Amino acid sequence: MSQRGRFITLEGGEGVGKSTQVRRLAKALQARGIEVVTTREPGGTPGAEAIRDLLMTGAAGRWNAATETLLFAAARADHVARVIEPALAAGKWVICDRYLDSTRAYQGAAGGIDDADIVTVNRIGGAMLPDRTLLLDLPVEAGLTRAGARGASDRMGSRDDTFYDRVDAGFRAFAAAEPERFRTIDAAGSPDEVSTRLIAALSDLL
Ligand SMILES: Nc1ncnc2c1ncn2[C@@H]1O[C@H](COP(=O)(O)OP(=O)(O)OP(=O)(O)O)[C@@H](O)[C@H]1O
Ligand SMILES: Cc1cn([C@H]2C[C@H](O)[C@@H](COP(=O)(O)O)O2)c(=O)[nH]c1=O
Repeated sequence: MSQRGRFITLEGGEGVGKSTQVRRLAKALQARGIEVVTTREPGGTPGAEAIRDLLMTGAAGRWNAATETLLFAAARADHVARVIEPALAAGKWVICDRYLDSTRAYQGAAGGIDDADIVTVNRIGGAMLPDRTLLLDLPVEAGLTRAGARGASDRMGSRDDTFYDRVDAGFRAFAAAEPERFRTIDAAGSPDEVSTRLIAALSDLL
């Protein structure tokens, strides 16, 4: 039987470079002979992508924070059962663009939903904790500028700046509370420089 794979998540606010670095990290790990599955949240399965469409489109007030929490958790339950857990069991590494900590930061720290309740509803959905969470750290304004330059924003990317400040504070607090799981990575500088920092933050797992 193959050894269980590693579950790596990339987290952080809007536009900090997560999707860019998921792709680069996958290439770097594959070059080391590791089988890698890249995926994202919300999404990663047909059902979870359908839930993503519900979450990302429409008016800001379409869902409240509680409804969002349940929708993200439902999408995650499908994603974990159909993609993440089978890949890990097959010995592959899974690199996921956002995961549970995004719900804790966006719907919890910024949206007001109790952190323990978020953890409970996700546990019901089978969500396990990652082996390593790489938190990309960039000033909120710089991330929003990068995201803005990339193109039109969606429903989740259209909150006011104070919301994203609370998201940022939430992520920082989670990283401080769980130093074994989290590594905070400076996301400023070139994509190459950030990639080098990310690989270094996985060295103990390689
Ligand atoms: N190190 C970097 N320096 C400058 N620009 C970058 C860097 N990394 C990514 N970008 C650019 O910033 C924009 C946002 O990057 P990306 O989509 O990877 O971020 P993200 O964290 O996944 O964003 P979101 O959370 O909004 O989906 C893209 O246009 C990307 O090309
Ligand atoms: C998983 C997750 C995501 N969100 C938010 C964060 C972003 O604004 C969008 C996802 O967009 P991306 O371009 O794919 O990063 O959704 C959230 O609020 N809660 C979550 O659990």
